[in-house]
Amino acid sequence: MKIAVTGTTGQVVTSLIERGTAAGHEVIAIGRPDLDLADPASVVRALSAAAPDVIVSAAAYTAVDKAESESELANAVNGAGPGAVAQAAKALGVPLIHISTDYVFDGTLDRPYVESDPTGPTGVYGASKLAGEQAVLDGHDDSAVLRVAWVYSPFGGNFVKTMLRLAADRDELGVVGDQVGNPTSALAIADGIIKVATNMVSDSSSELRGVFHMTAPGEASWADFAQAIFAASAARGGPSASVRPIGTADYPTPATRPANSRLDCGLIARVHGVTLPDWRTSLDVVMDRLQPANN
Ligand SMILES: NC(=O)C1=CN([C@@H]2O[C@H](COP(=O)(O)OP(=O)(O)OC[C@H]3O[C@@H](n4cnc5c(N)ncnc54)[C@H](O)[C@@H]3O)[C@@H](O)[C@H]2O)C=CC1
Repeated sequence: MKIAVTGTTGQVVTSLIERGTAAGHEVIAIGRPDLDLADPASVVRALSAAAPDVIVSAAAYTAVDKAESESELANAVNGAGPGAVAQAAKALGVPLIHISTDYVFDGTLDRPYVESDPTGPTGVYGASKLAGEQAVLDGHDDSAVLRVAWVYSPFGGNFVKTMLRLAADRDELGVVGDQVGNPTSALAIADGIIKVATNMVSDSSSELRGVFHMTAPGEASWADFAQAIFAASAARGGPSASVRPIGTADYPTPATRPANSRLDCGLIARVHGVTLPDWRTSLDVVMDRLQPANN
């Protein structure tokens, strides 16, 4: 398969290049300046020139807090941008896989969210991503929106790397304990994307299209996640700190985050045969990459 992916440096993009290439696919990563999601014409032009079998829309404005003061840019990149990607996929007549987020929900439900639950983003980033989902679904029937969450990887900036950096010179860290979600490795996300892409390229049935939740099984609070990171790090001779769970109210941020970010992934398991590895298993894989010298 020839896979075109938006972005060149993100966690999911880099993981898709690695996992896709290893699986024998050609992965063409296209980002700024050739493809700028804030410039729809550049999106259509760059994707058309790549002539792929499938398009993966993984690039996004991901600065959740900064989005509160840059709503125009966030909406252009995350809302209108994916609409241009859908336009390109439609013109090429190829399937589109668009990556979205748990932050489309308000987090007040007391169980994991299913795809049909009402959305209700609590911040600019979530609202912009929801607009992007809609633009994709309205723009191109041959699309799958995959909602992922709490993404970490050996690449780019993420929670795992932040915790390891802070533990290098702190013995104790206060970490939010009252938000729960599904920590998910971008490498596992890449494998899931490749399976969904393979299914969509070979089978045009409508049940393979639409919105799907795709996160790792098992749930954690940020404090639980931090504890697991430090246990894994200590086992590899790396830095660790003791974790003091704190409340969201004790860690104010510009953007409000959902208290319950858990996503039910039953649909993608049934329809696409995709079940990601448990989050603790994937965390070990990433920790082996981040701390290879200590293995
Ligand atoms: N990081 C996370 O915890 C979560 C991420 N997601 C979604 O997963 C997807 C992938 O996220 P990550 O890989 O973690 O993001 P990332 O922040 O690591 O990478 C984002 C990529 O988008 C590119 N980009 C930003 N603005 C652009 C523009 N105007 N034109 C072209 N490219 C642009 C960046 O250069 C970078 O390559 C995104 O759609 C994001 O919204 C969903 C839930 C959680």
